[in-house]
Amino acid sequence: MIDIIEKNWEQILLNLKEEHEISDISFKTWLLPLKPYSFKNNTVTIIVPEQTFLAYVKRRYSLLMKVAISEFLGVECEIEFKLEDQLAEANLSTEPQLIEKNNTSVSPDVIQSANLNPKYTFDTFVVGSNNNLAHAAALAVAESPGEIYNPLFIYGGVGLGKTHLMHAIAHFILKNTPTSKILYVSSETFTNELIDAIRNKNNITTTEFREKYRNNDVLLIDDIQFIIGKESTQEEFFHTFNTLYESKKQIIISSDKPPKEIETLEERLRSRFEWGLTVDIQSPDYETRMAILQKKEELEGYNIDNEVIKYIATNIKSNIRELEGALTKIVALSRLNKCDITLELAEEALKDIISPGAQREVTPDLIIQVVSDHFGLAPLDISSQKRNKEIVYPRQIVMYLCRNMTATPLQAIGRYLGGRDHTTVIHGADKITADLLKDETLKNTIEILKKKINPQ
Ligand SMILES: Nc1ncnc2c1ncn2[C@@H]1O[C@H](COP(=O)(O)OP(=O)(O)OP(=O)(O)O)[C@@H](O)[C@H]1O
Repeated sequence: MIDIIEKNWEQILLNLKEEHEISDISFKTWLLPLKPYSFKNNTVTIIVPEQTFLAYVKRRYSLLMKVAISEFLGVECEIEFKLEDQLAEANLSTEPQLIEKNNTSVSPDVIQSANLNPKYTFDTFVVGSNNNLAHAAALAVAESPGEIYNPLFIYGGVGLGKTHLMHAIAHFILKNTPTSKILYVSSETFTNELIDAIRNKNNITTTEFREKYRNNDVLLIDDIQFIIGKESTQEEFFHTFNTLYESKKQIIISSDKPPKEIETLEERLRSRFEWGLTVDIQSPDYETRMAILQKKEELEGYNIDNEVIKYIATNIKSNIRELEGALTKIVALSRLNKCDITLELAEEALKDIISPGAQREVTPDLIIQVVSDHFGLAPLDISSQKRNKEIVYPRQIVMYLCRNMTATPLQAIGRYLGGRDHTTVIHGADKITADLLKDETLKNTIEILKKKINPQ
């Protein structure tokens, strides 16, 4: 009987996918890696390749699989899932064709009010050996919010995809349940709004603050390390966490370190963070870097010689934000100079970033990249001639940070910022210095930006 199952495995999986409208991403992550191993006493043993998700696959797919196989064989059978290393290797290859289904789109208003970046979805996230566990955990949470891994704690170094993955979970949930109440915030926003509420600034009261954060089906808090050390914020977050957790609402947290390594985290919060699942994202290997660059190329509609892509992937290793920034810079330079993208152009464009053996240097480019990311702008907006408030303020922050964190001369800072005069740079930086004396939330933002730019 196992022969028949093996031979028709692809079809069984596809039937199951279609019948239950399982998305491509769930299909690829959970079902494709499964392999039938044996059939004894009416029980089909199926191999699951990954320990962390054995319980999840059992819980979510046992019944569906049992029905699919029983229907296919015409006999009622039981299912058991086992880990690969508990059994001999099953030599099966399954590469079913994927079928695109279930493409309901969520309204841009909903996406905006949840604070989500429309580009950060599972579809645009490249899965590699550095992030496959985090990706699978994120998908499990997206499929069963509040049920299985609560909280989900994602940690990893700067610019490795934590925010992207968090947004992907939120998009997935909204697509399946458009009425879900979802809120994504950075811990900086949480802190700043709490400060405002306590001071009753901007007409927010503490009751409204609590309402906003506790009345959600899914709350995502990014970069939790930044609320650490602020007692009142930890206290408030502790209560927010409890309220959500007790009503089985999903909490997703990201940080640069695992809970046990965050020194100033109160014990009661640390233990709560460890109630669910903690997963990490590492730096991408060469293949993943190549795949990310190729994905970006495809999404942006670029057509770049593979040698150039290889050059970037070989030389920029630790941070995906920098990897993407390098590609953007090369494209911008070729457009500006109206020339082709060649290896020579890439070498010229990246010479400041790629200095062999050098520490990660703080450059105006890096500052522009981090600040624009932080404010949800494109780096080109910062150096553009646009004068709207949403851009002018981050641009002045860039001026301030360039003056404080680099030795770049004022004229050169002006050039990085679209050919501005050095007096404009002085004015911008001075404005931020003056505001810092009276604006606590700005102080907080600058502190966070500095840590993002220079994590040591
Ligand atoms: N696996 C991936 N596939 C495609 N793009 C990725 C991937 N990982 C990261 N990126 C891209 O890299 C950039 C930085 O990612 P992101 O902001 O999610 O990092 P982060 O870990 O949250 O950083 P930070 O610690 O600064 O908050 C984003 O543009 C994101 O889309």
